[in-house]
Amino acid sequence: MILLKNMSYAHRKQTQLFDQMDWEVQPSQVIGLLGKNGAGKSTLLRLISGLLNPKKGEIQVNGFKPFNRSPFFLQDLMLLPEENFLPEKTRTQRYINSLAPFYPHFDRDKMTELQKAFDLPFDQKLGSMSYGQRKKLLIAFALASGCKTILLDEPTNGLDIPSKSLFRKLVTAHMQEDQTIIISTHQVKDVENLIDRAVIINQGKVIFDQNMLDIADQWHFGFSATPSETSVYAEKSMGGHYFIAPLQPGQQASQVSLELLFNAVISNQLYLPQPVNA
Ligand SMILES: Nc1ncnc2c1ncn2[C@@H]1O[C@H](COP(=O)(O)OP(=O)(O)OP(=O)(O)O)[C@@H](O)[C@H]1O
Repeated sequence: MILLKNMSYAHRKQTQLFDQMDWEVQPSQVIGLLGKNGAGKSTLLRLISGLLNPKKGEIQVNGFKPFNRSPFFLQDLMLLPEENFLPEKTRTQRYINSLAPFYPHFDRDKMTELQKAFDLPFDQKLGSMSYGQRKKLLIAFALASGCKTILLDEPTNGLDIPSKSLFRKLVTAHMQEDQTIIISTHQVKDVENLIDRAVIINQGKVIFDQNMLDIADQWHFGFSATPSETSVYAEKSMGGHYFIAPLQPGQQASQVSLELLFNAVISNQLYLPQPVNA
């Protein structure tokens, strides 16, 4: 479990980024972490990884204080940053062999399976692999690591269209029961059918944190020529309006549009009126 209590953080000489933030992440979920540019998604992942120390309040990850960087904590946490600097001359297998011993639950067979699934070269210098190939290698390593907490910062950036859908399939297929995966992303379509929970951070706080099934049980995401009378949020588009309205009793649940949800929450329009069957 990840727990943030009254957590405040500011980068040096910057204004407060997180202000007395509270957040609780239950295990065994895939979380989509959303927020505007500069909202602090990458910083939050670095705080949870123990690369940064909160100025006030506390962070606990599976009972550990991340900034203490205990080996027992580190062997169970994997952070895949948005940009990675890999040793250019090192070959794939050598790189895997040198990192794997730091992760006692690392599964070599799973790694090979994932390398094959992502169509990755097995014996190539990292420097001669494309950006997307390097990213897929690191995603494969994260999924094979067996770590309880996996933090992926913009994992689908730089992946081609087939690799994005493969990413979704492989996360679903290889995620273990005891794992928590947090995916920070702007590519909401890439994670719409993957995440269990949508979390939105804005102005230093978690302003939305809900299970995708609960969202689909409460709200209807639709498209119509004119905005629906009951809609709480609508966006004009070619030929009509995308809208969010309370799901009516007996109405079939719709596919959640994360983009619409995000825009509605950020513009403070999703809370009122409360849906009838909330
Ligand atoms: N090392 C740093 N030193 C000073 N300020 C920083 C540092 N890293 C990030 N910031 C600032 O902190 C804020 C949050 O940055 P962060 O990268 O965490 O946001 P983000 O939500 O991941 O953004 P994006 O969606 O654009 O990737 C920004 O205003 C950024 O300029």
